[in-house]
Amino acid sequence: MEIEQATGSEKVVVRVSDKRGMYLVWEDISVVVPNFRNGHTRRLLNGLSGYAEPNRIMAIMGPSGSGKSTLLDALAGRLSRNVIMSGSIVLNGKKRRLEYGVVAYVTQEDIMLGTLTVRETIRYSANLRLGGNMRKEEMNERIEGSIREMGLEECADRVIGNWHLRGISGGEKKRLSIALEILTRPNLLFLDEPTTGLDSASAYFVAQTLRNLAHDGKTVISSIHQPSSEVFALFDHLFLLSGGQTIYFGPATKALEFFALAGFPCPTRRNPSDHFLRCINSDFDALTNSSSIMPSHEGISSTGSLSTAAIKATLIEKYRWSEQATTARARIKEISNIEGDDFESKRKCEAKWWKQLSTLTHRSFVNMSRDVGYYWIRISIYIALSLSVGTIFYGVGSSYRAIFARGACGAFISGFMTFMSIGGFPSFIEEMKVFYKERLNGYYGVGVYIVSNFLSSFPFVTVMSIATGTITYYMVRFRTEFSHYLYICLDLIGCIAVVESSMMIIASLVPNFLMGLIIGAGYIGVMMMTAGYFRQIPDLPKIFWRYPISYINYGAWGLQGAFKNDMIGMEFDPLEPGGPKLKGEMVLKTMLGIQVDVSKWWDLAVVILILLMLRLVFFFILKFKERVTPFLYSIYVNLTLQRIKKRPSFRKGPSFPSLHPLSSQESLNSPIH
Ligand SMILES: Nc1ncnc2c1ncn2[C@@H]1O[C@H](COP(=O)(O)OP(=O)(O)OP(=O)(O)O)[C@@H](O)[C@H]1O
Repeated sequence: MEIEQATGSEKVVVRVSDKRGMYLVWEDISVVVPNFRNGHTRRLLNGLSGYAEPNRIMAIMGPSGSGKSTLLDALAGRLSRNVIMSGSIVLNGKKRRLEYGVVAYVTQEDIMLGTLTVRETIRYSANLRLGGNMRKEEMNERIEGSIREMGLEECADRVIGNWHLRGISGGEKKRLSIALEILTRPNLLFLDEPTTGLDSASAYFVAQTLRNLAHDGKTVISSIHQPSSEVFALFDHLFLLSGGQTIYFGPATKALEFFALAGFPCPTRRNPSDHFLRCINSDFDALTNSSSIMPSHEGISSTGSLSTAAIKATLIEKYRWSEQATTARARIKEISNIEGDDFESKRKCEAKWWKQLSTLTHRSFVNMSRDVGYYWIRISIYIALSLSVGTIFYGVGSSYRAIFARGACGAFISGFMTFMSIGGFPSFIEEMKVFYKERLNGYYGVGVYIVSNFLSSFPFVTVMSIATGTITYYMVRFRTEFSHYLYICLDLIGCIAVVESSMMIIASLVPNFLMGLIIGAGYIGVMMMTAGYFRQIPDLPKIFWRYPISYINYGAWGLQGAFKNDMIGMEFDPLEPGGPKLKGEMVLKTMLGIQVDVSKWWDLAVVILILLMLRLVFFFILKFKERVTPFLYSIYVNLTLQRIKKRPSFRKGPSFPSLHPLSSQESLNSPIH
């Protein structure tokens, strides 16, 4: 280790060139929800400072709503877009902004594809994220090592499970989430309540594993709600929050001492985390009844009750001037000057684009083939409906009445069957969540995803279309030539693929399942209404519905092509017996409002064009979200900060006076997210 001391200046630079690890310092972090309408700006975090270092595991604790997740998100660069953060974050000696998805972060929600097994999930993730030059044996060792490390051997070949599939337990899911994050051996790991919902044994196992990771040179920061004494004892550092303010920050072992000095000694045999939360929540009865403690502070009323605000204020104030705060300040100053590894280099361990493409396509294909909702239920319904259509319109013939029957049958097949694609929506939402979580970085990331998504779904769309096309064609007996049968199948493939693409776009914009489903159903409904089934296209109101909706509507082109395929070259019986036969072309023009001067193959080509356009739109949406949104957001942050920092109500003191060269006023002026 090389230590540089620049005499004559305040700066002490400690180079840790022979040491891997992440030294994270945050100073005077405030997070607010701006509200310009009634002028009240809500403060979620208030001037928090602290540090995290390698070989240590830190717990962020506090009552529900105290800001644990917000602090974790602020440090990991994952704050939602409606909040503004100010303050300074220094990582390995460099003031920097962590971007969404850059650091290893285990979310509260376990986002995975439920149809895959534990081992498959880890393997696909390793193929996507580990360097292309890693040898196969090395990668296998890394995968099996992660399984062992997280104690997942027993469930390695069991499926994860989803809404229709009973899979691994909650604790195993959580351990799998952690295993996925530690695959790349990150030196900095964030976890949002990893033990929530687990039984005490599972919680202990998870916490113990995190401790082992930390003591292997990693920096681990985890929010945790109310750990048991055993779990609490595994943490090295504690950051205790209440209402977005620091109640305590320092060694976990010294927290009880601090509370005792502040007038709230913990009774023997009480779980320390319970005690802290009871104090903060002013669970006064519980506090006094079980411990016979009557804290001696201002804020105790004549009846002996102690207000929540008084206890919090006391603790905050006591901490501000405590020995732990002094030590923390000194350590923050020290760590701010430690220059360690360049964090950026940790991101460059990704597979090549072709490896990503083949892995994603394969994974998506396997997922869809096992997904009851996406494929099996849908194909069953397609077959059942095709058989129904086939029997209802069996041998439709060429009588005068058959003209209307053919129209209704064609409309049902291309309209309703494509509508059924909505059944794949849960699967699309799941896919998008995994995509956003994985964040395939690199120039090709989004493109690779779009192409793989298309390639993997194409075989299923084709099978479903061929099944529908074959049953209906042979039962209804529209025509006898093979080219007509081929057209029906291709038309269905095109229309179903378009609907799936539209659904993917909706899933990327509206990640909420129910909302997305309603919007998806509405979209298909409008497309059906303007496709010519219910009202002929020439009769549609010109503004909006005819131009442009009917022109960008896949359904209109799909149905038009299907009608041409069915009727051109046909002859139908006249209305009155003995009259001349009715030519199919004439029926199309006069009864269905369809022009016949353009070939049906052009109609199919337009459907394919719409499909390609939608895939392009999907690409731009994902790219926009990846690139432009953060940029626009940083402009918004700057402007908002300029406005709110003028308000006296916004500036409040940090949890302890900043000793970092960057003063709190400077840090407020320098948004980092
Ligand atoms: N993006 C946001 N916009 C508005 N308010 C928010 C936002 N994020 C968090 N909050 C609010 O900030 C407060 C702290 O939320 P946070 O999720 O950080 O609490 P927590 O301590 O993690 O709670 P829990 O233990 O229940 O998960 C809550 O009142 C929450 O409603």
